[in-house]
Amino acid sequence: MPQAVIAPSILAADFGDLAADAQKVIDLGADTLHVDIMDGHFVPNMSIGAPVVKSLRKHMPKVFLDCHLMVSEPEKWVQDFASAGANMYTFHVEAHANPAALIEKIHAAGMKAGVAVKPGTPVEAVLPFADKADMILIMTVEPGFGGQSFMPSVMPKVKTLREKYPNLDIQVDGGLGLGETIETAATAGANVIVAGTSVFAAPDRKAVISGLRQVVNSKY
Ligand SMILES: O=C(CO)[C@H](O)[C@H](O)COP(=O)(O)O
Ligand SMILES: [Fe+2]
Repeated sequence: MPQAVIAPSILAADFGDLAADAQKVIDLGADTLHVDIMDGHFVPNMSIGAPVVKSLRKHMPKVFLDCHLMVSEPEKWVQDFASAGANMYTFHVEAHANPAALIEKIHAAGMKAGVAVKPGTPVEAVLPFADKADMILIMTVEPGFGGQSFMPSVMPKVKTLREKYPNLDIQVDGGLGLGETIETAATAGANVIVAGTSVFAAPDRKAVISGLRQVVNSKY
């Protein structure tokens, strides 16, 4: 299993002071930033778009920006996000008829490509793309909102992927923090850990980031 990647979700950051709050978690040991994009259509909520990524990029030239597109027309925004400075563009398999072609388009635009699945979508929907994409995201909550409860019921999807692809980056997103949730996700084989509320709301963010990393890295 690849090494841990700890990706705080800026959905839980202070949007009024975003670059500074995001920089803090990087300084405290986070590897990347997870940027949640919601269009109010694929999910029943709206968040931010490419202009915010562009501004963040200006403030943090070197930080890896992992963008999670919860949008109905993911092919529409590839160039905007590439131009804005996104490093990874993760789209939902439920939102596109030809994921392989979209992965190629994302790569051609100079970004890494991720493919996400909602909790109700079987893992078979992403298996054909696991060797083309740079990462598979198994959602551990219904996409659309931060601060929800982790769903252990999706762990068999993580296990199946890890058994078939020992070196794949497998991301989990939603409701993760220290304790039972990270233990369960890491045991199943997840190595890229998104954590919004548990990091940004913690009195000791550094301890949460290093604790998550330690649990993942103890599994291999
Ligand atoms: O994609 C998401 C929601 O759709 C977020 O990344 C996720 O919810 C992270 O937030 P938290 O750790 O607070 O659950
Ligand atoms: Fe996300």
